[in-house]
Amino acid sequence: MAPSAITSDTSSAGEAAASDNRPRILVPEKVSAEGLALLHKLYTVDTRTGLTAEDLIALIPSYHGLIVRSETKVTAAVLAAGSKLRVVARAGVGVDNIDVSAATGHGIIVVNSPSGNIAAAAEHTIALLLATARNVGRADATLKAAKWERSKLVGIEVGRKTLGIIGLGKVGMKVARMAIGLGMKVVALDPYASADMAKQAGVEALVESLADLLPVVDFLTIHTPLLASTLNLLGEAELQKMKPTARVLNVARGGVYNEEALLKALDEGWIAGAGLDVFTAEPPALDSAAARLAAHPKVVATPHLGASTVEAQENVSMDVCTQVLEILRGGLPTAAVNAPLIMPEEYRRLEPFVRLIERMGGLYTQHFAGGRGGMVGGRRFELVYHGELAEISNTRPLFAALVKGLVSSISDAGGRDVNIVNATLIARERGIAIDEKHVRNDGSPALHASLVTLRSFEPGGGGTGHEQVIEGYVSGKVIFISKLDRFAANFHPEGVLLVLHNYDEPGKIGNVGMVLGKHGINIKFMQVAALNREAREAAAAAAASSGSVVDGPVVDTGDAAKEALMILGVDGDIARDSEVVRELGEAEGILNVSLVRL
Ligand SMILES: NC(=O)C1=CN([C@@H]2O[C@H](COP(=O)(O)OP(=O)(O)OC[C@H]3O[C@@H](n4cnc5c(N)ncnc54)[C@H](O)[C@@H]3O)[C@@H](O)[C@H]2O)C=CC1
Ligand SMILES: O=C(O)C(=O)COP(=O)(O)O
Repeated sequence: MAPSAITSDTSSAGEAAASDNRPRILVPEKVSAEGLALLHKLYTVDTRTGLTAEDLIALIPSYHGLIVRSETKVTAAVLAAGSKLRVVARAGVGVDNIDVSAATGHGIIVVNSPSGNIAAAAEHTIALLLATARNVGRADATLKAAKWERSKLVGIEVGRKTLGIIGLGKVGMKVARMAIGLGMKVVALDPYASADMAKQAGVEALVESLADLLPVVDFLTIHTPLLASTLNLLGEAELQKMKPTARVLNVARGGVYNEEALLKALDEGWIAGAGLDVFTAEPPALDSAAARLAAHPKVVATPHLGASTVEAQENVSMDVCTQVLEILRGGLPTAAVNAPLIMPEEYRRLEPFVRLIERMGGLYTQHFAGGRGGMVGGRRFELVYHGELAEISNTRPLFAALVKGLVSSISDAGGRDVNIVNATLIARERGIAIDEKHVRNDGSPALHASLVTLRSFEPGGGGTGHEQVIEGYVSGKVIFISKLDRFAANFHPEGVLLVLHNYDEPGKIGNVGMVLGKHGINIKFMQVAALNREAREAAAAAAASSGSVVDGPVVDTGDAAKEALMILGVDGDIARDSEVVRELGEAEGILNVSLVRL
């Protein structure tokens, strides 16, 4: 179907901006304005509700981000059609409506809000618990139909009753605390839950099987995700084990209770009632088991309202929009479903190294490979983490930063930004191989608490060919390059840099200053990086034996030990093929010039 059938509530600002070339974000469901406001400044945000599956596939190719709740099915076909898509954000917890593995395959980050709506979901569970205990739904419906049926609507109290919780995660634990507050006894089943945490929350027992749980509970509530292992977890056999007075609740996902079995259990009196917020199809298809459950007199039903509070919607919207903002401008997500979780503390620690390594990659491509992608693709790199950094096990952001730095200055980068999910894919596509090494303590005196070394080898050289090295460190939050090839440096890798390989002789600085001055280029900083100790010794040894050749772009030094790098930070931009770069390259004693934009 053509997208003309779309009912759109796009804001006029969004429509106006649709023609611009800023990244675009599609929001096919009602997502709270608080978070979306963060995105309007940088991106075009189109809120378009009422899309069919076909509409979504037709629209998605022009979007970089997609923000959904539980109604939109983000299928493999949608993800395949999303050629520009970099992030799918779930403004909520459950991601069972998103094909996460297909997203990973396409290098698309999936993020969610792991806890923005859990209080709302837990409170709604308690609302259904009390509503099923006191027949609130039927009482309201009959009274609205002008019937006064007090004697038919006698309920039960929840105090001193036993609540069984399957899935003692974030929502389950909150429900446990609230139920204990209502005077209930709580027993739980969750093979992955911590017995200590359960005990601290006041849970009386963490049982090991459904058989231990089902016969003893007066109320049962489920708070697991919908997984292959939780689909139809409660079928006929299980429901038959329950007390005939028991009531069951579902604020997790339709399908955890088998709906046909639940209907039978209610009809045949195996259990007394149910409080249901979620169904296998939403809204339930006419005459389906889900629809019959919703209409059942022993059921209190709500249309997936667990997260529908003003507060929860603000929370989840802020959570996911903050992440979309970060991801689309190259930052890291805080709750990526298909990438390792980065704790805030770990994030703070890694952030300067992410910047450093990205710049090291950029420096490599532009200094050693002259900005030519062909010289980066097919290369083997070694990224070595020394000292404290070697203790970090989740190095995915650092790996991604290197890939990003290496490819970002290459013009045919494919229009896709590199992120922690697609980095491996992009590296593989370009034939870039990266080995990560952790060197905790190599015995040498450490100048810096953490140091990163990037080494590259000629393709197919098996590490024996010419080796190019960049080394960097972080001091405070400031990043520095301490080694560039055979030269000991100490500069801040930022902005436009001219790296001149020259003979370290008097007059060089003046000549370079004159050329730049002639072209009106202002020098922000200048640094001369001399050969490091090993290189000086190697050069001296080489000179002593043959008096001539040294590795690299230098052909014949005559006096290799006098080589140096002059690193200049300049104001404004300079083209790689500009007159000034040509003149610098031709200046006396200059062996090579590279222009680096970081
Ligand atoms: N109705 C609504 O509007 C809302 C529904 N939810 C749903 O609630 C569910 C739980 O959310 P959270 O507590 O945030 O997730 P969570 O990940 O914190 O907790 C899930 C728990 O289930 C446990 N679990 C997994 N498989 C199990 C099994 N076979 N048996 C027993 N326990 C098992 C896990 O160990 C974990 O402790 C999700 O399905 C989510 O989508 C969440 C928010 C709102
Ligand atoms: O967060 C969840 O898992 C929910 O089920 C909430 O769904 P919703 O965002 O209200 O469609």
